[in-house]
Amino acid sequence: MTTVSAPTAPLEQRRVLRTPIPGPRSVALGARRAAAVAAGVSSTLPVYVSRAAGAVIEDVDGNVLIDLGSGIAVTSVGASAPEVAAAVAAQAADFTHTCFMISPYEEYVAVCEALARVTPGTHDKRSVLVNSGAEAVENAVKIARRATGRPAVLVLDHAYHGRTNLTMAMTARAMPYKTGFGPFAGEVYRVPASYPLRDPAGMTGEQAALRAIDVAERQVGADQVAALVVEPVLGEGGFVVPAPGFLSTLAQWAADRGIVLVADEVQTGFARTGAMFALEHEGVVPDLVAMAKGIAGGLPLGAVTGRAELLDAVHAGGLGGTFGGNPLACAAALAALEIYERDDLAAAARAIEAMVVPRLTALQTEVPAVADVRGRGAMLALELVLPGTLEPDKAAAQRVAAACAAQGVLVLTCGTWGNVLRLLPPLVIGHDLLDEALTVLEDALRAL
Ligand SMILES: Cc1ncc(COP(=O)(O)O)c(CNCCCC(=O)O)c1O
Repeated sequence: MTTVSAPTAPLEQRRVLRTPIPGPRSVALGARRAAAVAAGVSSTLPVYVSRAAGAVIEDVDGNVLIDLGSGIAVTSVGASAPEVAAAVAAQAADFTHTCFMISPYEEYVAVCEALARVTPGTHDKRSVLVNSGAEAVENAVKIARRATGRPAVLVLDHAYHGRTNLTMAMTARAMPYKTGFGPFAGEVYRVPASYPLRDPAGMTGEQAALRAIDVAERQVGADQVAALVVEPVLGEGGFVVPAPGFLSTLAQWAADRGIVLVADEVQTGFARTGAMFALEHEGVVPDLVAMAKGIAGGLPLGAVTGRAELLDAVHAGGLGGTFGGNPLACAAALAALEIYERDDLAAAARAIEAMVVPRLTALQTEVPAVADVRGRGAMLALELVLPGTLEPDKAAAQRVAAACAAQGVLVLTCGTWGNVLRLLPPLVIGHDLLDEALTVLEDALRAL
């Protein structure tokens, strides 16, 4: 007998708490997980999802949580955006996979055309599509090395670039990302970042850049460097906005030395920071842009877009992979890109910043543990320290995130020391819902 399930009511954009968090069904799933899923895969919330839409997540116990994480800056257009879901369903009905390297398809080409249009710069561009952010960063480095014939890669302190061998080498934080997984790829060199809260008082962005350049020139030699890879806002490293002039000074030095400037916009890209790409805030045009996360409304897609002469320096067959630019992900990306532009989600990100930053800055005067409120657009953060010091307080960040989760608000942490609370709401979040979530966060911070 076929059972026709009753149509489920649309998921309303409101917080609902029916059980303690996690509820009994999530707890039971946790027990199953322990017997089947590798212990190395961690989850922030011990809550199992049944549905998600817009800025809320419904768990298997019927609780509806406000999502200030967007699956780590992915569902910027909203979870299960209707246009994305419809595009994926239609594409799946046509074909789910052929491998672009075997039998190509228009959707891949259309995504590359769109990326050429929306990424910074008016120069002739080419793209390659892959499956993740780490794969995009790996390919950006491959392209830069092939185009320049040089081996060295410069990365910033506090950087995060992925979990593959090369991107682990590029990532700064040892635990949990690197410990025990070496040896790592060679020819990766780290230079100081601009971290205004922790840099010497009064250090300008230009001075911070000259500090980094000095290390690069002394320890590597500019003529050995293929690429300088920068996150315009440090992501996993703590949502650190560099001092004005830091990135533009580095970019000018790279251009003068024939070094490929790679913007890792995996977390900052696609309207997240209030511009389509975060380097736009710095007035800098990168040579290559590595992208993923928000590109396809939740479908796995990564991309490298940049100067045609760089990408086309790679010999035929030098770029690719079985699933790169999967048609479902491409259909999702075309739908998501239309939403970004149709609904001006960069402006939505700026409106979120305008609403959130004054509230959290005001709170800073009440809560001495909040050392810094920072970020751009809807990529915002609070750094927590032991009051009266700059000593990172990871435990405080964990307490606040746990208190928010218990109240049905999902807040993520990050930072080299794990002491940074980060806000990454979907850019489509309603301001009433965001206001409700902020109130929960403020109460948790006041209780520190
Ligand atoms: C700037 C920047 N570059 C690259 C990446 C890597 O992107 P992938 O799609 O996770 O490979 C990221 C992914 N950041 C979240 C990682 C979460 C975790 O794995 O614990 C990023 O932020």
